Amino acid sequence: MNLALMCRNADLYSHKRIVDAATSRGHEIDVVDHLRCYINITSLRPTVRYRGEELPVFDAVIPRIGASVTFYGTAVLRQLEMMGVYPVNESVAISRSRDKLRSLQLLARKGIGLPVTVFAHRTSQADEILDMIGGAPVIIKLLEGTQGIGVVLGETQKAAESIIQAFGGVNTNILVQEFIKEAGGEDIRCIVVGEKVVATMKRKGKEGDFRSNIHRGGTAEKVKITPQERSTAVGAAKAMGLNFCGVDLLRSNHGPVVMEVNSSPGLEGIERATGIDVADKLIDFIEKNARPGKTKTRGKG
Ligand SMILES: Nc1ncnc2c1ncn2[C@@H]1O[C@H](COP(=O)(O)OP(=O)(O)OP(=O)(O)O)[C@@H](O)[C@H]1O
Ligand SMILES: [Mg+2]
Ligand SMILES: [Mg+2]
Repeated sequence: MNLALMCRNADLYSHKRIVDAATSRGHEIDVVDHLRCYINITSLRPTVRYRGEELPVFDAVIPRIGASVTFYGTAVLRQLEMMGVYPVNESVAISRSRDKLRSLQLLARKGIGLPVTVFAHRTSQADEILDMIGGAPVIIKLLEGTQGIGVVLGETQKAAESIIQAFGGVNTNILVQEFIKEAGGEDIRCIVVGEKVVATMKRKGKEGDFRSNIHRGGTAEKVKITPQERSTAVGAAKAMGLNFCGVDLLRSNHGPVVMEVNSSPGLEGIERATGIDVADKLIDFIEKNARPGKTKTRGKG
């Protein structure tokens, strides 16, 4: 097949692995930097120009769009979809997964286990927000946080109220969430390909940190998950419309709860922790599923 890997940096571990996996299965794969693409809006003849040439109609595209360039990256991907290219993850699904509020609403609608969560624009009534959660301790998150920055634990009612008010003072959108204490600073990353969980790891925070992020000094090891955790991860991927993603779960007293779904999961941590060739499983999925124009929306919305 003739494949495209849409990414900004071809030297990242994940991207090198995807290129290697495709090549060793006998495919051609071009790396396309979406920020260097020009989108040609012409009636009935969508094209993308890249490095002075028109991009061909690839058999499939693997989008790896960073959170900071979602807007332009998904526009380029949408254009490829309009040309009939099969996307592993389609543009609308990536956009929806980037919006935490929209994601949680979609997951809730499908009955996926979630931490009790309240979104607030106005934060003057901090006590009311805390009442809705069931009181402190709570987790307070900035809507646009990443890598564990912007995730704060409000241990007591007083502390939680001041944190909520402080964020209100600088006019940022926040969500307030039930603190899953019993998770013990650990979360489970499930890599979903198609309708299967292909690899799972447990991430543990640095001693004394409730956040399990590797970027915050956490560690990872492989882990076995329960059938309920497996169906939660697959259900979350399906609700988001993502064929390839990382679903992060917490083990709560009321069963597995989904924290977030990542449409460009990193491969380094998971492949090192589990020894599983995730990139190969991704290419295998593409071989079995890529068809011209096979998307839910064909770039229509
Ligand atoms: N409700 C919660 N209860 C217990 N621990 C939580 C809760 N929410 C988050 N955490 C811990 O904090 C960590 C960071 O939170 P989260 O994943 O929501 O934000 P982020 O890591 O900044 O976002 P991203 O993963 O997109 O970079 C999680 O991995 C988890 O270990
Ligand atoms: Mg996040
Ligand atoms: Mg996270």
